[in-house]
Amino acid sequence: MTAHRGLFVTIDGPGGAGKSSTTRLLHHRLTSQGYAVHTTTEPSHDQLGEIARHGTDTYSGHALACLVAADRYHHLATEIRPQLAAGKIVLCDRYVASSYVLQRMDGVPIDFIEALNAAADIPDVAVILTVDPKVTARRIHERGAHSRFEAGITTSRMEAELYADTTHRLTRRNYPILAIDTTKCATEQVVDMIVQRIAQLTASPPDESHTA
Ligand SMILES: Nc1ncnc2c1ncn2[C@@H]1O[C@H](COP(=O)(O)OP(=O)(O)OP(=O)(O)O)[C@@H](O)[C@H]1O
Ligand SMILES: Cc1cn([C@H]2C[C@H](O)[C@@H](COP(=O)(O)O)O2)c(=O)[nH]c1=O
Repeated sequence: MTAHRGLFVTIDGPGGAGKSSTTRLLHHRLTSQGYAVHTTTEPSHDQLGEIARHGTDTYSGHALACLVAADRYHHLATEIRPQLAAGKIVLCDRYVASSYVLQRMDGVPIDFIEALNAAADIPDVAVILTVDPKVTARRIHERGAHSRFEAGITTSRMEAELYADTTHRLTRRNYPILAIDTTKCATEQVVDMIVQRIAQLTASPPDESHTA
């Protein structure tokens, strides 16, 4: 039961919103339903991506914006598009929305970020997890920060505001945004909502021979 067409699903949201937890459970759920799934992340696990992921204390501003964008285009060309062409559902933990938010937190003008990402493929579903910044700050405190972008309640508030703005900007660029508030919503319920959207998109079109 793996004859679904390829589908590109991205998962973004503030640090601690639950992107990785959601992506893991979504992969498990879709696989157990018979879908062929390829899960990936940005920055990618290729050389450029590893430099970006582990280099956020060395690279910042325009340099980091270019680094993550270069990794994104290479990732699309060498991993995401080939997996989609093979009919897989590609789940990507972080994508363009993360750049709209994190690179702006780093002082890069939005026009530069939009131009840099303008040729990136538009996903079939662009999930944006939203969450009360007090909750993300607490989750990050309990789990431990992954980077300088996760520095407490002030950065969590800034991130939440920028994600709200990013949702409008990407909607204007035809990104099919699925916004899900995870403040009081368990990962299982978040995954239910995404699976429902994927099921709608992978449902077979009506058989034209039955229509007049
Ligand atoms: N919906 C949820 N409800 C309650 N806790 C959650 C939820 N989603 C994630 N968590 C918890 O919050 C913490 C952060 O989750 P996770 O690492 O998935 O977030 P993330 O968005 O990927 O973070 P980062 O951007 O830092 O990588 C973890 O301890 C996780 O168990
Ligand atoms: C996609 C993307 C990533 N980054 C940076 C932000 C973080 O330092 C890492 C990702 O790590 P996490 O465990 O997923 O939080 O990469 C960035 O600056 N811009 C981007 O677009």
